[in-house]
Amino acid sequence: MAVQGSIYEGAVVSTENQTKGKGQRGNTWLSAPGENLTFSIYLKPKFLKPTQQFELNRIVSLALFDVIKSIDNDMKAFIKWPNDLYVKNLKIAGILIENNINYQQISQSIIGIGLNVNQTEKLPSTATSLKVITEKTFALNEVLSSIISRIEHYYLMLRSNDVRVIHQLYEQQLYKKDKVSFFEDSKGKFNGIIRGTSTEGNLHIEDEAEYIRKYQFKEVRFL
Ligand SMILES: O=C(O)CCCC[C@@H]1SC[C@@H]2NC(=O)N[C@@H]21
Repeated sequence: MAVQGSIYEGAVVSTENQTKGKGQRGNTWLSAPGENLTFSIYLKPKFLKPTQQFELNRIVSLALFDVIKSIDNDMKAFIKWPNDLYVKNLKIAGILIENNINYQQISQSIIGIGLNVNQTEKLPSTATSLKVITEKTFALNEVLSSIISRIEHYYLMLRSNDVRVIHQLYEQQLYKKDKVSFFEDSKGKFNGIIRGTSTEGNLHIEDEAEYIRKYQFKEVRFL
């Protein structure tokens, strides 16, 4: 999606009541009115090539991870490749990034984020919220500004080409890394161990034959 007209880099659009939320893989994103964060950030990361698109997923995941951990350092939070934040085995946040590519540069990026904050009822069985975990209620605007300031922090690192550090931090927080898990790809179900991600953001899973399978977004899913 291309943004027309004048909009400044770093602009944030947030709503307390999102009625037609879009999720990954064509899903909808449902959020209880007034209880959660649903917002988008507009960036112009022209310093990134199309092959570097996943750097944006990395920095936004890290920013959300940091904010969740800053609320309670004992929380078992993880970054689930490619676009989710989990606490234990439940999803707490999702990221949807839409980029516009021009002349081999990412000219515009809209980073959509949904974070479950104060919702305690009618959450899907696979989801959780900050309030469910901590039994505390949060001021949405405070959580929002913490996230934005962490995204800014990592975005500036990315702009200074500090990608090695970003990759290391990302790999450290990867959900189920080095643990046997169950997956499904186009050929069927299999056991494997996540070993990490490539620079382009492909997921590397070691299968039972000790072969490293490499997947792009949507080519594999956790079972
Ligand atoms: O996990 C997912 O499926 C991604 C969810 C992304 C939801 C956010 S909420 C703000 C922005 N606007 C949308 O319609 N979707 C994203």
